[in-house]
Amino acid sequence: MSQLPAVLVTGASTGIGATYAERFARRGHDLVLVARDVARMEAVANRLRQETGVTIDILQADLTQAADLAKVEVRLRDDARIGILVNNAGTAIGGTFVEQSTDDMTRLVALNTAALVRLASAIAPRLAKAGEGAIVNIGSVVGLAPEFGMTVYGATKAFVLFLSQGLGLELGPKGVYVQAVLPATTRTEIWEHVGADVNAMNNVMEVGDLVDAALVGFDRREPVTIPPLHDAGQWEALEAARRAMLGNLVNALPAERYRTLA
Ligand SMILES: NC(=O)C1=CN([C@@H]2O[C@H](COP(=O)(O)OP(=O)(O)OC[C@H]3O[C@@H](n4cnc5c(N)ncnc54)[C@H](OP(=O)(O)O)[C@@H]3O)[C@@H](O)[C@H]2O)C=CC1
Ligand SMILES: N[C@@H](C=O)C(=O)O
Repeated sequence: MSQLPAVLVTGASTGIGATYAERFARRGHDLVLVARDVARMEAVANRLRQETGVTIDILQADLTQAADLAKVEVRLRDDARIGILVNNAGTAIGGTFVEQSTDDMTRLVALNTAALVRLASAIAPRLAKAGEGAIVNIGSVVGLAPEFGMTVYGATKAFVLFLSQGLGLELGPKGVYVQAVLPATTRTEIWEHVGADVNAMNNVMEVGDLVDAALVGFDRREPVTIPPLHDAGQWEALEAARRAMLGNLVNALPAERYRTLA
């Protein structure tokens, strides 16, 4: 068993989650892999056990199902070896708002937002009590860009950013690091799920490059890591503008422009 904290990665059967699992295993962390497809997780785990010698457990769960989520929550609450949660599992759906079915949207919101909240809520009290640990939430640049045309998906990712920043403010002083990672287009199977051909797209990041960059941000304890954004000053300017507004957001009287003419 490793002396390093174990890492629970959701969505670890493929894509960004499987790559996080691999990178943390290579750093010597034991792992708990969570997803629906056990055979794929077994394949990831067998390879990593052989190559790195770390201990890897597999937890099958559909994170849109309350009973399955509860299993993962119990593990996060009770297993004191787990010190890092990577809230990565997520999906996207194709089509415009009026084309998407209400049920598909509901499942999307459940997986991309509610599951993250429940899992963070399961582990945060234990980490805060221990005064250490980390929660990594995978958002998306789409959460900053309604113009990209994925309205509900983007809204879930805006939620992930807000959740991460809020948790960072609450848990940071207690010794718990919270990171939001905002990838842009990355070569994974998610694009098949939205009916798009990633090979026909421009500016696609390879998944290994994405996770390696995210881990540079993790090691630096960055609250928000945006691997594809080359000019960090643009993010800093956006944050500075938002913070500058904070002191002006709460007032007893409506702004002059909303006062009715007598
Ligand atoms: N690839 C990209 O371009 C970008 C991705 N992202 C985000 O990165 C994260 C990972 O995506 P990516 O690796 O690309 O996607 P993939 O589709 O390649 O992988 C998604 C992972 O989530 C798991 N998963 C899906 N649905 C469920 C479910 N209901 N319950 C449990 N696990 C589930 C899948 O496993 P299984 O099917 O076995 O359950 C799989 O392991 C997502 O949050 C996504 O929004 C953000 C920006 C860009
Ligand atoms: N995963 C992508 C959308 O499907 C993205 O966030 O860019």
